[in-house]
Formats: sequence, structure tokens, C-alpha cells
Amino acid sequence: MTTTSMDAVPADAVPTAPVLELRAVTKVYGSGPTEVHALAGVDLSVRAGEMVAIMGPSGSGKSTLLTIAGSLEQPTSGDVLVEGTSLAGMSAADRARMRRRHIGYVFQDFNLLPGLTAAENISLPLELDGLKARKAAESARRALDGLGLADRADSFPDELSGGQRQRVAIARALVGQRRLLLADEPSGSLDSQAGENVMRLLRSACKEGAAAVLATHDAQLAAWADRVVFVRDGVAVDQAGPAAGPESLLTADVPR
Ligand SMILES: Nc1ncnc2c1ncn2[C@@H]1O[C@H](COP(=O)(O)OP(=O)(O)OP(=O)(O)O)[C@@H](O)[C@H]1O
Repeated sequence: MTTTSMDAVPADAVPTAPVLELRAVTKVYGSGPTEVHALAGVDLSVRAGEMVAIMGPSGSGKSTLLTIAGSLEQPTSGDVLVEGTSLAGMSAADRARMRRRHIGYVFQDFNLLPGLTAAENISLPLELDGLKARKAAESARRALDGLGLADRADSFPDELSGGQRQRVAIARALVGQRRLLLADEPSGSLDSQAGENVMRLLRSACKEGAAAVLATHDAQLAAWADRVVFVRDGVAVDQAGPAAGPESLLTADVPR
């Protein structure tokens, strides 16, 4: 097998579309004096199996980038492609279907439905996607078991601690065949051991072929990623590869 000297990728490897691609994405909130340029032309490409960490100061645009990558919001200009398909021309119904099937979200406010139990919160999207109720319930219980929450399957969100709610949200993001995992401060209210477990789960999903993007302030978590993208004032300003290693990430000149 021949390889290029540049990057050691086999020259005869079949190129596949990135799982996620952002092309010159901008996002402007408001207008006139209240206008905020949350993203000012971001390019990002994430391949299957890859985990990318987005770092940057508060208000730099990390959450905006994730919500646009996950098609929860539309960019002002530019395009987002998921598995090579542009979201720009998609109908709202097709976007919703694509989200249910392909994208797992672990966001700061968890977004659990208060009237459903932990297990039902996880099984509902699977059922909406056509899985039989019994199979969906089995998958939900397995996912909860994997996160040490088997005994809380029948609890409602307001009966769970913040950390437990977060683990339910993570279980929901990981069930099914999700190809793109988006996590905003995924270990926000977890202790460091539980935070590590979450990262381990995300990594093993990547090993199975998912692509993951996580926004975090925590250099210890970012050290789990293959690549770190720094965002400042809506612009991706720097990248550090895995060769930099956790040590250099902790001392990296993160823009403030
Ligand atoms: N819905 C909105 N309407 C108006 N402005 C918004 C909205 N969402 C975000 N912004 C603004 O866009 C900018 C980027 O916000 P964003 O939440 O993406 O930053 P962030 O890097 O995720 O911050 P943090 O680390 O504090 O979560 C900020 O100036 C924010 O105030």
C-alpha cells in the first residue's frame, strides 16, 4: 500500500464525505444597534471516527456553532452539510427526520421532556423513527444501564439530580445509529469521574464510526479530542492536533 509523505493517508483510500461540514457559516442575531455577529465565516470539517473539541471564551460562538451544525438554527449565510447532504435546500420535515436519525445532542439544558420517565425520554425518538415500542424500550434500558442509571429508568426528570438528568440526555444522544454527536459542555454538572465516563462513551461511539463535536471550557476534556478548534468572536482562529497532547493544551495560549 502506498502512502503520501505528507499525512500518511493511504493514497488508494476511498475518500468519503465528512459527516459534518460547515462552509463559510455566518450567524447574525438581531439587527441595527443590537446586531450580534455570533459566527463570522466558520469552516469546519469532521470525519467519521473523529472527535473535535471547540474551545473559546464565553460568548465566542461555541453554542451557536453547535446549534447550527445540528440544524436547530439556520445560518445567516453559508452552508451546513451532514454526510454530504446540504441542509440549505431541505424542507423542515426532512430536516427533522435527519435530526432524529443521524444527530445526537447533549446540550446544557438537557431538554428532557418533564412528563416522560427517563426511559421514555430515550425511547421516544426511536419510536418516532419507526422502531417498535418494545425494542425502543429495550434500547433505552440498555443505554441507561450503560450509564449506571438502570434503577432510575422509571423516574421523571424532576426526581433526578442534575448529573443524573445529564446522563439521561447522554444516553438519549447515543442510542440508535447516530452518526453525528454534538455535545455542549457535556460534563457540566458531573464530577470528574463521571465526566471522564461521558468522554469515554463519546470516544467509543466515534470508534464505531460516529463523528463528535464538543464545546467545552475544560482543557482536560478537550484533551480527549483528536483536534481542538479555538473560536474567538465568531471566528475559528487556531487548531491544535493530537500531537500537541494534553500537556500543551493545558498551557495553550487560548484566546480570551
Ligand atoms: N438567540 C440569541 N439572540 C441574540 N444573541 C444571541 C443569541 N444566542 C447567542 N447570542 C449571542 O451570540 C454570541 C455567541 O453566543 P454563544 O452562546 O454561541 O457563545 P458561547 O461561546 O457558547 O458562550 P458560553 O461559553 O458562555 O456558553 C454572544 O454574544 C451571545 O450573546
